[in-house]
Amino acid sequence: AVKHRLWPEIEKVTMEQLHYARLGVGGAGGWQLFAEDGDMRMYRREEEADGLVVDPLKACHVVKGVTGHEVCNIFFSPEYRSGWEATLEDMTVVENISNDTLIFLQTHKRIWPATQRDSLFWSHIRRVSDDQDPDAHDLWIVCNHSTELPDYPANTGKCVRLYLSVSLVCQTFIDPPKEGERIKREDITCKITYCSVVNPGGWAPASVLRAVYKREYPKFLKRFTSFCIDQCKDKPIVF
Ligand SMILES: O=S(=O)(CCO)c1ccc(-c2ccc(C3CCCC3)c([C@@H]3C[C@@H]3c3ccccn3)c2)cc1
Repeated sequence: AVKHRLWPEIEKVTMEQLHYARLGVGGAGGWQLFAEDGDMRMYRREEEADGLVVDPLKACHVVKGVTGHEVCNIFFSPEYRSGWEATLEDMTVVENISNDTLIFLQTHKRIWPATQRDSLFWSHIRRVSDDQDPDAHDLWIVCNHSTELPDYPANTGKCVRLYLSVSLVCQTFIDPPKEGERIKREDITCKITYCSVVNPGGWAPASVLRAVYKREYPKFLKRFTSFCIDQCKDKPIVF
């Protein structure tokens, strides 16, 4: 099948995001822990791009009872989004590139005193076999990366267009069940790494943005992972 015009970018960004997600948060990377809740650790780096706060964020979480495939599938699929994305006012799939790649147009709820934002991004889901450790379980990744489309120009309506590059990388670990027993959900653990760089687009006060990030990101990841557990708990396991 002929590859889509965006395919080279999707391939490049997805692999870069996978590499970036695997980098640790220790050492001289400048990551500072800013939120902790149970097994969830959230780190950020304070960075500005032409006076705008674009603090990279990296969150590491460990969730029992769901697989990386199930978690990435929920994060990717439009039909689940209203169930876990509390900051969404509107969401449209504007292009169906393939069964693993969509383009979303989203309007985010206004967060006072910042102007309301919208985002236009491609979203790609992929299973990655771990080349370094073949008997480790597969990784799943979803990448959301801002893009431009002539039919949806930025900053023409009431919203300021924000630019994002986000990845959700999940790895599944299975405690071997007793001889001859089937794997149960309590034998499954999913290690989640969520990375995001959000450029808010138009001006927003640094202090306000940092306060929004500090408040919203922990809520966002907890709400998302709880939704995944609820969605999957009574369903057959999808590896
Ligand atoms: O992971 S995703 O791809 C899931 C698809 O929806 C994604 C997550 C978050 C955003 C996002 C959009 C707007 C804003 C701000 C910027 C100025 C005023 C609103 C924020 C700030 C960081 C705070 C925030 C963090 C988490 C959740 C909501 N709010 C984040 C976009 C996409």
